[in-house]
Amino acid sequence: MFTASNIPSTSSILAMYSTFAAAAMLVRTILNEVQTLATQLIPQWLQVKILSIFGQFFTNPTTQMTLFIKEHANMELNELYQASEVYLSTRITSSIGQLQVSKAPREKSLSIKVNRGQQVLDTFRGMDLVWEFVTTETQQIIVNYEDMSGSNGKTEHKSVTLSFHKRYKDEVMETFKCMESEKRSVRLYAYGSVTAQYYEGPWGSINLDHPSTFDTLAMEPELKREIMEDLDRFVKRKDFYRRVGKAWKRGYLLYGPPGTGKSSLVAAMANYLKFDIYDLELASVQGNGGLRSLLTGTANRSIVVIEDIDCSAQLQDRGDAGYDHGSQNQVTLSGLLTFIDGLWSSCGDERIIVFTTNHKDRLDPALLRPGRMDMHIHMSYCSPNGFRILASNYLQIENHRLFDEIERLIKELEVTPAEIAEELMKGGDVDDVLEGLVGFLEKKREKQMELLDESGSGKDEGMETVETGSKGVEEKAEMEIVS
Ligand SMILES: Nc1ncnc2c1ncn2[C@@H]1O[C@H](COP(=O)(O)OP(=O)(O)OP(=O)(O)O)[C@@H](O)[C@H]1O
Ligand SMILES: [Mg+2]
Repeated sequence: MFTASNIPSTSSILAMYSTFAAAAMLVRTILNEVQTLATQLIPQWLQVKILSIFGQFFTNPTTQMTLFIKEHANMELNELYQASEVYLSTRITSSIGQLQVSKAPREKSLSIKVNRGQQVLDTFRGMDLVWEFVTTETQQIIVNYEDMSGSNGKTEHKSVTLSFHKRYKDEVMETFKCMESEKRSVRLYAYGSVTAQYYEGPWGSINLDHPSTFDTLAMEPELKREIMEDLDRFVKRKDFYRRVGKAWKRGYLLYGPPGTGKSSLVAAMANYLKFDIYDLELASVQGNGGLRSLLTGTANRSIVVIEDIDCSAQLQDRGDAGYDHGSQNQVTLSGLLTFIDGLWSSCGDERIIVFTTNHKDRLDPALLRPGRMDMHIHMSYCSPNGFRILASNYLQIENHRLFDEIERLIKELEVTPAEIAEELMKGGDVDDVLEGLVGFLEKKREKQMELLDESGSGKDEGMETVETGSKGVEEKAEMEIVS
C-alpha cells in the first residue's frame, strides 16, 4: 500500500507504466514470433493433429460450429457444395498430405483435388476455418423389378464440412449468401459420364476446372476482342431474338490443327459468360429420340459442344434434308442444327452451340453454308503475339533477351501453342526454360528442313509442305462472320 510519504509522483507512475507496457509488448512480440515460427516449421497436417488433440482439452466444444454441405439437396445438386469444391481447389498448398489426381482422356492437364478425409486449415477474411470432405453411407434395399427380389445396397453421400468458431457465424452465413447470389462455378456435363447420378438425368457433371480465360488464351488480341464482343452482343439481345422470332442461340465453328486452343477457347467462353458446358458425343446418341431427351436435359445459359465433328463418319450429311425423322439411330450435323433450331425456339434461351474440327475441308458443305453456324473461327499456329501471352502466363515475364530469337523461329515454323506451352511448363529458371524452347524450335526447324529435302528429291508433293509452312504463318488465327 502507498502511504502519504511514499505516494509516487505522476511522472514515476508514467515511467513504471511505460516499462510494464514495453515489457508486455516484448513478451507479446516474442510469443507472436514463436507462433509464426511454429506455424512455419510444423507441417499443416501436424498442426491439425495438435489442434484436434489440444482442442479437446482447451476449447469448449460448444464454441465450435460445423456446417454440413451435402453434394445433393432435395435430389438436386447443391450449388454450395460445388462452390466449396472449386474454392478448395484454390487452397491447395504443399502442406496438404492427401490429394486426388486425375486426368480425363481428352484433357491435357491434370485435375488436382483435396482427398476425402483430408482436413484443410484455411484463413478467410481473418476467420480460421477447417474444411473436410467426408463420405457417409446409408443402407438401402435395392429392388429388382424383374423378379421383385430385394438386396441390400449402400449409397454414398458426399459432403464437405466447414468448422469455425461460433463467433464467426454471421460472417460465414453472409459469405454464403454472397456465394448464392453470385453464379456458381462453371460445370462441365458429359453424356453418360461415370459421375452421372440418376437424378442428374443422362448428363453427369464435374466442375470445369479449366483455367482457360480470354486473358490466358494465346490468340491475336483483335480476334479475341471480336469474339468477346460477339458474345457480349449475343447475351444482350434477348429482345432482338424475340422480335425476329429466332431461337436465342449462336453457333460457332472452331477449326484448326490439334493443340491450337479450340477446346481452350470453349472453356474460355464458358468461364467468360459463366455458362455450363455440355459435351455432346453424337456418336453415342441413340437416334433423334435420344438426342431430343439429351438436349431438353440441358439448361439455359449453356454451351453445347460437339468436338471433332469430322471424325464422326456417320455424321457426314446424307443429303440436304438432313434431319431424318425415320432414322432410328443416326443424326446428321445439319439435321441436328435444324432440330436444335426447332427445339430451342420453343423452349431454350441463351444457348450456344460449338462445333470443333481439325479439318474444315472435310465438313459437309451444308454445315458451312451461311445461316448454319454464325461464326467460323480459325485457330492456327502460334504467332509471336501468342508466344508473348504464353510466356506471361507460364513464366510471368514480359520480355527477355531470347524473345527476338524465339519470335524469329516461331515466324518460320508451324508450332502450336500446345507445343510451346509444354516447353514453358518444364521446370528450371527462366533462362533454362527459354533456352530449352529455342533448342526445341531449332530441332523442329531441322526436322522440317529434312522433310523438305526428302520430299524435294521425290515428286512435287513436297513443295506443298513449304507452302503450307509459310501459309500457316500468314493465316494465324482469323475469324469469319457468316451471318
Ligand atoms: N491458343 C492457346 N492459348 C493458350 N494455351 C493453349 C492454346 N492452344 C493450346 N494451348 C495449351 O495446349 C493445351 C491443348 O490445347 P487444346 O486442347 O485447347 O487444343 P485443341 O485445339 O482443342 O486440340 P485438339 O484439336 O487436339 O482437340 C491446352 O490445355 C493449353 O494448355
Ligand atoms: Mg480439343
